[in-house]
Amino acid sequence: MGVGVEFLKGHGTENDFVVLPDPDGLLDLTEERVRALCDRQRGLGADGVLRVVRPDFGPWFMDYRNADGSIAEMCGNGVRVFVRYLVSEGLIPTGESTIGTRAGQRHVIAHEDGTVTVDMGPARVFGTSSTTLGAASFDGVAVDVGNPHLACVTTTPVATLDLLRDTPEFDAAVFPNGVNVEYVNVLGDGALRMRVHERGVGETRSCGTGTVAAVASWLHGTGQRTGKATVDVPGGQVSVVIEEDTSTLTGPAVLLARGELDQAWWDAL
Ligand SMILES: N[C@H](CCC[C@H](N)C(=O)O)C(=O)O
Repeated sequence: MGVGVEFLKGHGTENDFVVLPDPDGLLDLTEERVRALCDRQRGLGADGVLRVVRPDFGPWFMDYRNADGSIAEMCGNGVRVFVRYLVSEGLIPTGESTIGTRAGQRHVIAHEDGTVTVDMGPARVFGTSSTTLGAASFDGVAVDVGNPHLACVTTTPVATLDLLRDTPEFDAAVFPNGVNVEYVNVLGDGALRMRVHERGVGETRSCGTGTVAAVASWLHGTGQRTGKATVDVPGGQVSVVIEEDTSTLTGPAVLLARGELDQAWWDAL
């Protein structure tokens, strides 16, 4: 590459990210630079940024940032793109490996077909709560997937929700650090449809941790502790398995471009 800042663009079920290789941790990734990178007019456009860091000890680390510049503990779709990048660079092998996140280390499997399976850790149901969206209200299940979720199973067809006009209201006593809100329809046994309003982003076409929360909420409502489901999101489909002490997410990961940010543009931020 030249003298600019190297980047890649990728997505997991159309939840899209700017990937910033930064093995030695030299990039000063400020909130303003994250917001500029994610801006779909003045920047590259993305739901978030994945900075790729090689710690002194431990596996490659995913420094995830939301489009508003905020930091989140975990990003399920982001991990799949992060793994796809590391495999494409020969930094981890196809097959099984481990990566680091703010929510802890995660075991991953990079499959030959381009999909990635991520051990997402436990999907911990920690209560119930409700949310309003415009004039409508929804009851949901609070789920910790490393980051906070309110997953609302509803008979209201999720396609009818206006997530551009309306922003979900939530109980700050239950979610003091904000929350990702999922709206979930049950299509059949083991088949869900979901839309999501993400903390720090807004509506996205998919949310990996959100699909885990959606399946956990569905199982909670049917009195089951374990199970599996496919989840249709606007950006595609993923598969989720909820076990007693962990959960797994499997889905596609695409790297579509590689380039260089103009150094003067970067320095001016
Ligand atoms: N907005 C989320 C982080 C990104 C999660 C999502 N993109 C995923 O794939 O899990 C939060 O603030 O907790």
